[in-house]
Amino acid sequence: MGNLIPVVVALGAVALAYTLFTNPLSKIPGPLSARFSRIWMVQHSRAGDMHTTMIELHKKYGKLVRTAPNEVSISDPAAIKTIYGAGSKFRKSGWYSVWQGHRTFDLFGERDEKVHGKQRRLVSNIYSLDQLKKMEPYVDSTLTLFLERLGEVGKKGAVDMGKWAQMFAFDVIGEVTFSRRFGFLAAGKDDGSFSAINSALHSAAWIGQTPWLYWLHDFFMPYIGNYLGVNNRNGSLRQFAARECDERKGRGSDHHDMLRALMDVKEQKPEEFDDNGVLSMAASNIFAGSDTTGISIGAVLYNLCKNPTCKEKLLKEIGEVMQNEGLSPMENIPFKVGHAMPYLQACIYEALRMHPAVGMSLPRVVPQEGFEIEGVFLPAGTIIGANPWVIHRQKEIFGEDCDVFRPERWLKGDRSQMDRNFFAFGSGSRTCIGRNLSWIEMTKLVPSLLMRFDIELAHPKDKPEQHCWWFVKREGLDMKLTPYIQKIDSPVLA
Ligand code: HEM
Repeated sequence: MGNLIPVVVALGAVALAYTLFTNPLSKIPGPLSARFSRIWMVQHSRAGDMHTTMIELHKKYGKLVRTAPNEVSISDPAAIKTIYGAGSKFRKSGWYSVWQGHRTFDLFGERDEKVHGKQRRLVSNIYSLDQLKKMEPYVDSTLTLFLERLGEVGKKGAVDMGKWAQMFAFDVIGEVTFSRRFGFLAAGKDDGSFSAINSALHSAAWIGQTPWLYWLHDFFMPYIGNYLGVNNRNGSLRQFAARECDERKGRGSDHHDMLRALMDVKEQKPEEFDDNGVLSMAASNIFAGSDTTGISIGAVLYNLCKNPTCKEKLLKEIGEVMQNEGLSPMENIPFKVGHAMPYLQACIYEALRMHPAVGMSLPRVVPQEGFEIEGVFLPAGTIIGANPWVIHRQKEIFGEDCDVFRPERWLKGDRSQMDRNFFAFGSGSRTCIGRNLSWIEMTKLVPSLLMRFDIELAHPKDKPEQHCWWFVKREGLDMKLTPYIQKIDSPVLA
């Protein structure tokens, strides 16, 4: 035993010397502990502060930050095209395997670009703007219920807008996908799914940093149970999706919802798209499309409340549009009308720039030939990624005042650079497939809500708490709602 100690010490010294001096990543600055193990990543992913921590680290160290022995975070917008652009050879890292699990059809988690490309082509038309515009009546019916319910609960006191926006987004997804809401708005609460999803997100965020742990846990799960909680995403909402798919198989449908469109693809291409594919897409609508949209709606409303001048400007635009279009405050704004409102659109872009729903790096693997960036050669297999929160705070792209909410930046001058680097929905071949749906929802909800109610933060001096477990959620977004009908000085009714 005594003879082993010097051997272990010597091996340790060699490993340390390699990590500190010879490893090609040793030139890249970053937190000291991140050079030796992935514990730094695990700690911050668990703590839920990755979005703000990475902004600070890039301010301190520059365009490259080493976040683990073989992982680098980048803030260089020029590299985004190479890493994420169409035809990129940088595939998704093992982090995503934790989300994919054993599913063979999983657009978000699939790491083989060829398989992904084939699968995405099967369904992409369903998510095109032209197809999704046909879903507007489904969004409208849920929006009408949302506004009615806010009128009722708003009378009793402050409304947790983060939670109500989340319930709206879930019910819309239920309606457009299955022609059936989850019933959260009607009940004024969820069925326990939100905390199950939160716990799945929390565990996946950090376990994804050590995927081997997930697969070990997966192997032992029949004996130890779902100890890490990652698979909680297979809870009541996935069962809801599975039940709806099963029922639909039996009876078909005259509803032109997304499930019907997915089943049409299955009928046309049964070899490539089977029942698993249908369920996977229907369930991913729920998991990828609800929290994200709820968070983004919350971000628009929060920033408008925090910046009353912007809110007034938007109200003026809404008032003019209502007059020109002959709309009553009791109607919902049609998407076509909202889409043509420049200030509204600028407010949505700016809120998603300030608060992108995803707050962690979108990790990719350096391909066989390696990758040179900022004079450093990254060997094949290095994990590299950009965090939307970091990219959106780049002064050379978004301006010196990029820490401030200023929708006007999207309206004046050439915005092509900002558009190219708008990273809230990712980029390239793996960009968000549901972006159009969430844009329809936001474009309709924000002005329709502001036409009916004056909104204010209930506790303007408090900073709402945020935690980043992949998604960055704001807690306690309490707002006071005053129906305009009670206000004689309403800017929209003036
Ligand atoms: C404001 C709302 C939304 C935001 C901010 C958002 C954000 C994102 C981001 C950042 C990605 C890229 C992830 C990566 O590269 O790792 C992504 C992918 C994805 N999103 Fe969204 N999303 C939103 C709404 C939706 C909706 C409404 C749906 C479905 C109805 C959806 C379904 C998906 C799917 C399936 C993927 C994987 C796409 C692929 O790899 O081919 N998302 N989303």
